[in-house]
Formats: sequence, C-alpha cells, structure tokens
Amino acid sequence: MLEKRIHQHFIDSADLKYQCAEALSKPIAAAVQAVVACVTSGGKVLACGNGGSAADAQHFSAEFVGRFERDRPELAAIALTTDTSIITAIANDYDFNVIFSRQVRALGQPGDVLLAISTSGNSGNVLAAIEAAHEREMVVIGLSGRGGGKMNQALRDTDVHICVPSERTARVQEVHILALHCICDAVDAQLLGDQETQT
Ligand SMILES: O=C(CO)[C@@H](O)[C@H](O)[C@H](O)[C@H](O)COP(=O)(O)O
Ligand SMILES: [Zn+2]
Repeated sequence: MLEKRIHQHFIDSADLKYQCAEALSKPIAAAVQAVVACVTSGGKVLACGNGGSAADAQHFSAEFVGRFERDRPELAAIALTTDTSIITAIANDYDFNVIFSRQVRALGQPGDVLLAISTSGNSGNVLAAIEAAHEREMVVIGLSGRGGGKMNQALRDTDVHICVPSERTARVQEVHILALHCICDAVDAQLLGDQETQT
C-alpha cells in the first residue's frame, strides 16, 4: 500500500515532466534569453517565493553566485527570502504582502530580472514584487502552476510566464526546480559554449 503510493508519486511526476518537455521548452528558452541579456549587461536576478518556492529562489541564487555544473565567473543573483531582519521588519512595520516588493524597489535597476515563483500564481507578496519590478523597468520571469492565477494578469507581454499544467502544488514545484536547472544549464551553455558538463 505504502510502496504503491510512493510508486504513484514517481509516475505522476514523470508523466507531468514528459508533458512539460513539450509545453514549457519555449517559455524556458525565452527565460534563458532574458537572463543572458540581463547578466551580460551587468544586471542581476532577484528571486522570491513562499515556502518551497522560497527554497527554490535560494537554490537558484546559490547556483548563480556559486556555480551549477561547470566552473565559470560568478553571476549576480539575490534571493529576497533570506534576510530575516529585513523580512521581519517589513512584515512587522508594514505588511507581509510587501516583504518582497520593498526589497525589489530598494535593489532593482532597469534591466535586472525578477524571478517570481508561486505555484498558485496568487501569493500577494509575489504579485506585489512583480508590480514593483515593472516600476523599476525590470523583466519578470514568472513561475506558476494551477492555471497561473492572478499572475496571468500581473505579467506583461514583455515578461516570461512558465506555467506548469498541474493543479497539484507538489507536482508544480517539482517541475519548477527542473525549469530552474534548465535555465542554469542553458545560461552556462550560452556564456561558455556548448561543452560537456564537468560534474
Ligand atoms: O512546499 C510547499 C508545498 O509543497 C509549501 O511550503 C508551499 O510552498 C506554501 O504553502 C506556499 O505558501 C504556497 O504558496 P504559492 O506557491 O501558492 O505562492
Ligand atoms: Zn513542498
């Protein structure tokens, strides 16, 4: 019974990933182009999300500032989920919905990229961060699922939307991390050439 349940998780996750290879290659490639344009002109990526998506924002930033699979010069990325003094001060003095948007307004510059991660597309603080990024003339890469929610309206035509076709948060997150690894790999291939991986 338990093993059957676990087996089904693997099957469901793999099925969704097969679907997404078709459905998401195009927006993921567009995200790569946006990130390459950003970092080659001295810009940075700001990343935000809640819960598991906060972990994804940090995971992505670590691979940018550190490395993914190949040695390369540092790339600029900041997860807006990590400074507990900033986050608690903003949530305490203003509102939890503005914990990311104030950081975007403080740090964002024209040409920077916001990686906005929300499986429902409805988290208020992520939506407010998207609005702040537009004010700062940043490009937004939105990662969502479950139909995209309010993120559909929040994003502009010049942004990129990677919307995972699943209603299940865990499944959406599993594709999000794959999409982020695709972006890391393709950015390295664009910057360093299409060599074999080292690790
Ligand atoms: O990781 C999980 C569920 O798999 C949770 O921590 C999940 O990320 C949280 O419930 C988030 O608050 C959900 O927010 P969102 O993805 O809808 O923006
Ligand atoms: Zn989770």
